[in-house]
Amino acid sequence: MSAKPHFERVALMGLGLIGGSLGHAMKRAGLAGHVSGYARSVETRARALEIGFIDSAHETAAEAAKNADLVVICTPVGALGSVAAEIEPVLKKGAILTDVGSVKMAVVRDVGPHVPEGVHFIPGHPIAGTEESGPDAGFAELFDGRWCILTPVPGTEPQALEKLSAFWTACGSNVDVMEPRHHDLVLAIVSHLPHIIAYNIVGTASDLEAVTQSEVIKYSASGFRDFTRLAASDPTMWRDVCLNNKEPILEMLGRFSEDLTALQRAIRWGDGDALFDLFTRTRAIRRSIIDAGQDIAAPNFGRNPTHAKAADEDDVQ
Ligand SMILES: NC(=O)C1=CN([C@@H]2O[C@H](COP(=O)(O)OP(=O)(O)OC[C@H]3O[C@@H](n4cnc5c(N)ncnc54)[C@H](O)[C@@H]3O)[C@@H](O)[C@H]2O)C=CC1
Ligand SMILES: O=C(O)C(=O)Cc1ccc(O)cc1
Repeated sequence: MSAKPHFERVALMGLGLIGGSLGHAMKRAGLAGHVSGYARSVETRARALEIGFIDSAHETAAEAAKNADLVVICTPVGALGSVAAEIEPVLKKGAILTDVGSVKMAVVRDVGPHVPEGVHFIPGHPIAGTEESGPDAGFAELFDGRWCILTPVPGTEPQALEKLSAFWTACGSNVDVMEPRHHDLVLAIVSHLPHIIAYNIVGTASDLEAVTQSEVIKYSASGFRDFTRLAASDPTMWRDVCLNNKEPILEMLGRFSEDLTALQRAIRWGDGDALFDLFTRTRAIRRSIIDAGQDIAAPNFGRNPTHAKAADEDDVQ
């Protein structure tokens, strides 16, 4: 177990659910002397200061990143490269530059070219989140007991990796290290596909002519309701995930639709054994998740207990 790290100055680029939760978690554990924050809209900057998860708010990414020992880019994946380009000239030698994006190969591609000599670039991804967004959505406990995956690039200094790992541990996470390409394949099936399926099923239900919108809402059993939670996730974020993890997502969608065709066939031909076997196999997966202590998708999880409010208007593209 490594010692609790301390950074004199941490810069958060993007002050939404993840940036906000990191700010809260850092304050809870006393990990930073000063937390500076950057967001595009004046409303978001003011709200982050008011809530208190940052100490100073800045109009430009470069101002916020100046003199920082740790810079965490917490914007949608499609904006990571432009933020990195903007802060490149001010990044301090010896600083750690990381991100929280849901896709990692694209981060290596887009941020990598903007990393100055002497800056430690280590992409990261907390596997923790909710369908909420904006500065009011963040909360200190978000990362507690959840995994954070770090995907270091070749040549990463072990001390820098150790320090960032200790940072996430102090924020409540368990840390794993993985190759960026493998990360993208694993996340395509466990996170990206479930969101895409949810967007699709809710879209299908809302298009049904024989069933009105009000009936969909009125009779939504918990199965459908669970899909609507995922399908309420931030559109900008998920557009960027789909555009930036195209190949692994298409690979998993291909497998998914083959399996769906087999399921369709079993229903058509009344193959009860095939249906029973599949449903038994999948039930065992659910039980392993519970046994591994990873079942935190309880109805209340994912809601900031104190600041449940609408999404950040700044996010609409
Ligand atoms: N929401 C979730 O459950 C999780 C999200 N992530 C990743 O974390 C990152 C941030 O997601 P959230 O905090 O949920 O989003 P959010 O929408 O709550 O916050 C995003 C922040 O980035 C800013 N931003 C948006 N576009 C920008 C641009 N073009 N230039 C500069 N700033 C911009 C927004 O103003 C906002 O402050 C994303 O890369 C996402 O893939 C990772 C784990 C979980
Ligand atoms: O809200 C949920 O159930 C999630 O799955 C949250 C989530 C969204 C995106 C990520 O990259 C990681 C976690």
